[in-house]
Amino acid sequence: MCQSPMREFLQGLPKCEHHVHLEGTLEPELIFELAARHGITLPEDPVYTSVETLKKRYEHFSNLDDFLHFYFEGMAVLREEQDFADLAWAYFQKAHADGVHHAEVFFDPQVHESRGVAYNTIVDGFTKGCKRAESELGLSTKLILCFVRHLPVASAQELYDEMVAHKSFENGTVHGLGWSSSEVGPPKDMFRDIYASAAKKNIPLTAHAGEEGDPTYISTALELGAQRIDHGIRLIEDEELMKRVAREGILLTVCPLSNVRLRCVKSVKEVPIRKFLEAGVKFSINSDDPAYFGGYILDNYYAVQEAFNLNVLEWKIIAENSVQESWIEDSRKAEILESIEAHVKKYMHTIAA
Ligand SMILES: Nc1ncnc2[nH]cnc12
Ligand SMILES: [Zn+2]
Repeated sequence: MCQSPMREFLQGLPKCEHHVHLEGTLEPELIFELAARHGITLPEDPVYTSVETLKKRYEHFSNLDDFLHFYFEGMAVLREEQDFADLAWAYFQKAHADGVHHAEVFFDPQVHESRGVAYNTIVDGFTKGCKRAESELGLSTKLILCFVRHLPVASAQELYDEMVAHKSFENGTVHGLGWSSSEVGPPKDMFRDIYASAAKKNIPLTAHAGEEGDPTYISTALELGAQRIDHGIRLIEDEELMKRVAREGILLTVCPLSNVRLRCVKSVKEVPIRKFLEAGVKFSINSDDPAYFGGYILDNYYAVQEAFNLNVLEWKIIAENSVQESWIEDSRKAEILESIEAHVKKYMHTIAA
């Protein structure tokens, strides 16, 4: 296919990804491969007949919980440290090809632990993938441990205590904390005590909010100490809160293709990209669960371009904000900002600004 100059620009634009679940990068091919390797019988459901039937099913999620059912079922094939390392490495290679320079990636230990996988197996495996990405691809990475809302708070507390006991924050293996899974239903503030404790230790905090849930999910997450909001698209329903988010420079990690596949919006045109730009709300564009939603980060960038026809300077703002709000050292930020500047300069004259 002939690349338009804008697509070429977007492909090479230095990116930061802040919202991708490593388990959400588990491609159907790898589900079948790992199941065979470990002698795991996949669920009885006929969608597990073949890679093709599974992929077909992924095209028709009815909502977040319908997707989560398959997401949690699929990740059950991850058992050994090398599975986690291979999964992360496969994602980082794709991200690198898409122009990602820095990636902050989520993982869901509670769900693996509930199947008997040890904390160290998960963290050491993912860390191995991260280290390989840093040394072989020059991609900087951070792991964000996610608590899941569909399991009891006691299980999250146990995991948090385990993380503290392992000194995972102090030794740099876990950089931040997030929460995810079912939104509407569980108490909005279920991780209040954990977040209060983590905030005292200066652990960076984020939270999935305002994906399916109304803006009070966002305000509650902020009240509990979240410094960033994952998704947050329903922020536009609360003018005052939106002003506050803009004023305080709180980053939204927006995932357009995910929002369409999970029917939070009818099409990418409904994702409030233009409204956020106009209101001065900072956001990054991300893939969420690319193996399930039909596209990695660059596909999300392309989809936004197709829907909003942004110009080079608007993309520069998006790219710069995503660097500025990354949880990395200033020196690394400066490096990526410099490459954005050079890239924009190169394309400025070929694509009308
Ligand atoms: N889009 C999403 N929302 C909430 N939890 C998730 N876990 C993985 N993907 C998710
Ligand atoms: Zn997510």
